[in-house]
Amino acid sequence: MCVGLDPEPSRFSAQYAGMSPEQAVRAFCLAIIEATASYACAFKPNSAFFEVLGPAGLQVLQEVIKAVPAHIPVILDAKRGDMGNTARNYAKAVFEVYHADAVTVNPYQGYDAVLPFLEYSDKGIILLCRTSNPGSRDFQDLRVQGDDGREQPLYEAVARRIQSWNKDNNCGLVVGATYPEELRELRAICPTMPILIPGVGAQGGDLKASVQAGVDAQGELAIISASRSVLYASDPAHEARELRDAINEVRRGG
Ligand SMILES: O=C(O)c1cc(=O)[nH]c(=O)n1[C@@H]1O[C@H](COP(=O)(O)O)[C@@H](O)[C@H]1O
Repeated sequence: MCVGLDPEPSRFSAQYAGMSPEQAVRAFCLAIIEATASYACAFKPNSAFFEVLGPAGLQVLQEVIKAVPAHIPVILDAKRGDMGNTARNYAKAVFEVYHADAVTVNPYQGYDAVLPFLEYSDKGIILLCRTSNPGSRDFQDLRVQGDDGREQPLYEAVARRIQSWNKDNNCGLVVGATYPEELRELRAICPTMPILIPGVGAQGGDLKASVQAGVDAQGELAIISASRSVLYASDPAHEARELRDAINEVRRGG
C-alpha cells in the first residue's frame, strides 16, 4: 500500500485554515506521513501539487521527501520524458536535488530519453504503460506490430520493449487499477517487474481484481497506490490500515 501525496489545500480540514498554502501543505503532508508510515510500503508525492504553489512549493516538496522515514522508498510522481540533455537534467533533479528513490517516467520518446534515468542503476524508473484514466484507450490501445512481429496493443509493445531496457533490474511499470484484465496480461509479460497500480479509491478501480492480477508468483511487487481516498478520509491512519489489510487479505487468497 503506497500513499499518494496529492495535497489540495481546498480539501484540508479547518485546523489548516489561517496558514499560507505552502505552510498548510507542509503540515498536512507531514501529518499524513506520520499517521500512515507504519502501513505504507512507499510514498508517492505528485510533483504537480507542489509546483502549483510556486517556488516555495519546491522547497516544501524537498522537506516532505526528507520527512519520509529512511526505510520507506519515495516515488516522485513527475511523469518525466524528454530528449538527451533535458532528460539528464530531469533525472539529476529527481535523484540528486529532491533525493527521490524512484520516479515515474513517460516512455513515449523512446530509449535515449529514458536512458539518463536508467543510468541511475540504484534508483527505480517506473514507466507509464497502461494508465488508469479513461483516455488511456486513445493511444495505448492502438494496434501495432511488436518486436516479436505480432500485432498487439501499444501498451503491450511498450511493456515488452521495457523488458529489454531493464538491464540493471531497476524498471517498473505503471498500470491502472481500472484495467485489471490488461494488468493480468502485463504481469504475464513482465513476471518479475514491480508494478505501480494507482486508481483504487477515488477512481473506482477494483482492489481485489487488481491485487490478484498485479502480484507476482510470490504475491509481491504490486504497489497499490491511493491518494485522495486516504488523504481526505476522516481518519487517514484508519483508512490506510484498512487498505493495507484488504490488500494483504487478497494476497493470502481471501
Ligand atoms: O503515475 C501515476 O501515479 C498515475 C498513473 C495513472 O495511470 N493514473 C494515476 O492516477 N496516477 C496518479 O496516481 C494518483 C491517483 O490519485 P487518486 O485517484 O486520488 O488515488 C495521482 O497522483 C495520479 O497522477
